[in-house]
Amino acid sequence: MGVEVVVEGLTKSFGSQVIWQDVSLTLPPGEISVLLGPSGAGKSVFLKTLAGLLRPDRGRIRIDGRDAGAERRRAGVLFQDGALSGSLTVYDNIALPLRERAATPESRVRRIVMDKIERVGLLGAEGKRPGEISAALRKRAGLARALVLDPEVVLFDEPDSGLDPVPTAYLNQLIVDLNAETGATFLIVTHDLDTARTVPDDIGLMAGRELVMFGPREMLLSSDQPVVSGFLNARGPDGLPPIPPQLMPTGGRIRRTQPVPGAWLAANGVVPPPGSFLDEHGRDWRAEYRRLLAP
Ligand SMILES: Nc1ncnc2c1ncn2[C@@H]1O[C@H](COP(=O)(O)OP(=O)(O)OP(=O)(O)O)[C@@H](O)[C@H]1O
Repeated sequence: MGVEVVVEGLTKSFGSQVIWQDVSLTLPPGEISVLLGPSGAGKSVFLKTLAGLLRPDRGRIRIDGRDAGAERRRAGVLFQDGALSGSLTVYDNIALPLRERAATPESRVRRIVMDKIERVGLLGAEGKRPGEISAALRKRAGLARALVLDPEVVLFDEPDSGLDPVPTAYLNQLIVDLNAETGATFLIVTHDLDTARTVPDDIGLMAGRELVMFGPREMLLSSDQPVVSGFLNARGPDGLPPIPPQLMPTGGRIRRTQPVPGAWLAANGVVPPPGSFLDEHGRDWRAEYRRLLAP
């Protein structure tokens, strides 16, 4: 199950350059949060600080009520470039965190790794090296590795970077499904507004060295706070058309009962891969979509 991540008064600088200061937020357990912001705002630095890879100047991070230092192993990270070793196969890359743990028998490693490989849609690619598969599959391999120790917190650094809109939409659907399955707490750093509109429960915006806002998705997306609306409106349509207004969430915790990404794929004429038609209640989102569009 997911755990609560509480950040209090976090400040980070490199030398005399303050990246952000006095950042406080709570990632609700088991939910998906997105951190938006312009390039260079410090989103990746924030994620790496949460992951324990960078040390903050001030402030504290608590995971499930305990100091993050001791809880670091409970977080899995999908790095922007996947951070895969080019000389290892996909299988061995994913197995790495398990093998680093003392005394995991190979039969158990195999069972866990093949389960994750299947779960992220990589069956058949396990013997290949990262250079032999597409960027989208490398992301999936990085995701499988982030999940291999069954973390309670999963941090995604720009999962959409370097991907076209269609693979991004598939990956977003997978992220939503995995969140529902694992119940882990997810934080996604991105500047992709389509991801922000469709995937999370909560959104934060980082800009001008601070966290401008953090809260329920609809609150941020409809905010008239000048920095927020300025950021949202500065982005024109890039790639696929915007999500039709009737598919936009109407409030509350939408994601698990309202399969928006699937409907969005259908709206754009994309046939999702097998197995992704049903939401967690077993409803076929395509029927839902047709109903929504019915005259
Ligand atoms: N290890 C580091 N040492 C010094 N400066 C760094 C380091 N890592 C990041 N920075 C600086 O911190 C600032 C924020 O970088 P960061 O990568 O977090 O931005 P971002 O919001 O994730 O941007 P993007 O969306 O383009 O990835 C940048 O000015 C970057 O140069």
